[in-house]
Amino acid sequence: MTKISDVEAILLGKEITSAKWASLMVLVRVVTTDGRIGYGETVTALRANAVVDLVKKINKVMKGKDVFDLEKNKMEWYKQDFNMSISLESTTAYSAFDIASWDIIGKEFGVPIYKLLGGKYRDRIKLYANGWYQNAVTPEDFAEKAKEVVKRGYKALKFDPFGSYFHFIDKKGLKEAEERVKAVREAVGDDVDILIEHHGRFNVDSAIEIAKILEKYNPLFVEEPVHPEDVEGLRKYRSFTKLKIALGERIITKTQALEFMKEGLVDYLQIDLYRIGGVTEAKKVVGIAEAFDVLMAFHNAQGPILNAVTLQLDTVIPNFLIQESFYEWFPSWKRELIRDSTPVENGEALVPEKPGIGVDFNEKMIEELRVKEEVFEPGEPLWVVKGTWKDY
Ligand SMILES: O=C(O)C(=O)C[C@H](O)[C@H](O)CO
Ligand SMILES: [Mg+2]
Repeated sequence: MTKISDVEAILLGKEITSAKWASLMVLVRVVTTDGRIGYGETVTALRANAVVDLVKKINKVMKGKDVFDLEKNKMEWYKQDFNMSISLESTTAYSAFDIASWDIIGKEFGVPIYKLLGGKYRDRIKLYANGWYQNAVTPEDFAEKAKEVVKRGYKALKFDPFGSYFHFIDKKGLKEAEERVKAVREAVGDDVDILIEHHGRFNVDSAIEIAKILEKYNPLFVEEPVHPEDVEGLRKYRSFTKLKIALGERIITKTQALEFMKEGLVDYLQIDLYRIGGVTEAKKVVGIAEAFDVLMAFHNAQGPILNAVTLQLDTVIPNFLIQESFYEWFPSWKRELIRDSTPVENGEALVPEKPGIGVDFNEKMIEELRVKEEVFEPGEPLWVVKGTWKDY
């Protein structure tokens, strides 16, 4: 029996100037009494220390349990934690534990977990690039960086053109945003998809004003156009525009996902395995989405373990649209951690084939990168135009 002996959150970090937002990584290592090891990963900036604290509690609850008992273990955490269904920190900590459990289970059978989840539906996984527009300010900056992305072979790229506008956007902000979108559209041409990230920052009136300018640029989707909890606003937005709506990175339960789909408020669902409850819960949400003809576009903005396990699910599911990827814009140490075994080729990824989540983890790097606590401030969020956000 693969009995759990230890669940540990390990903060890895390296001070980086270029992509401070990615300077941290929270690894979760699960070890069984007979020495099997599995890796999960969880949030980086904004909540890392709180999540690390919850992983310590998961360790107490899961000691002695069987790593194969995925449903029973999740229900036990749901019972013990009492707040799992309303706590991002709790679901995030648990998601990493579930992913590490699947890593051990796959290794136990000597197969990558996609073979346990339904096999290959597709060989190549279409990606869209994110993280590429760091430090871009002017429309020319955005256009130049967008051209570099296309030169790498990507056929889709996402960006947030709204600077530091929050809740409201005025005529000046709309003009600046449109100039960036226009510059990118002209730089990449009509055969490359542009995806417009709003980061859930706007009230619905502002979101509708933005939709009016975006329609002519034919984005593949608009992401989180209104505040995540603003369902009334989303209904109003939905009735106003034909733009395809993508959301879900902040959804933490399948019930929340169902509510959006029941009302037809989402076209592309972006749940993240590190928030929804790991592989086990994500696969259930994929099934619900399939019943509503909703396509999946998993959020994937953290590190190499999450990237690898998300690719496992991408290769399996029938209702797949596209996969977010920061992989080529991670700090290089994050790629080295998995010996760069999920390379991007021409804007596509292949599912990693090693047993478990599919990658060969470079354990020697753990001690070199281990940090005591979240020491690096996330700094200015990646998604704002440089210098327009107060870095507290
Ligand atoms: O990748 C996305 O869609 C994001 O919205 C990235 C977020 O900014 C990031 O996950 C915040 O930590
Ligand atoms: Mg987003």
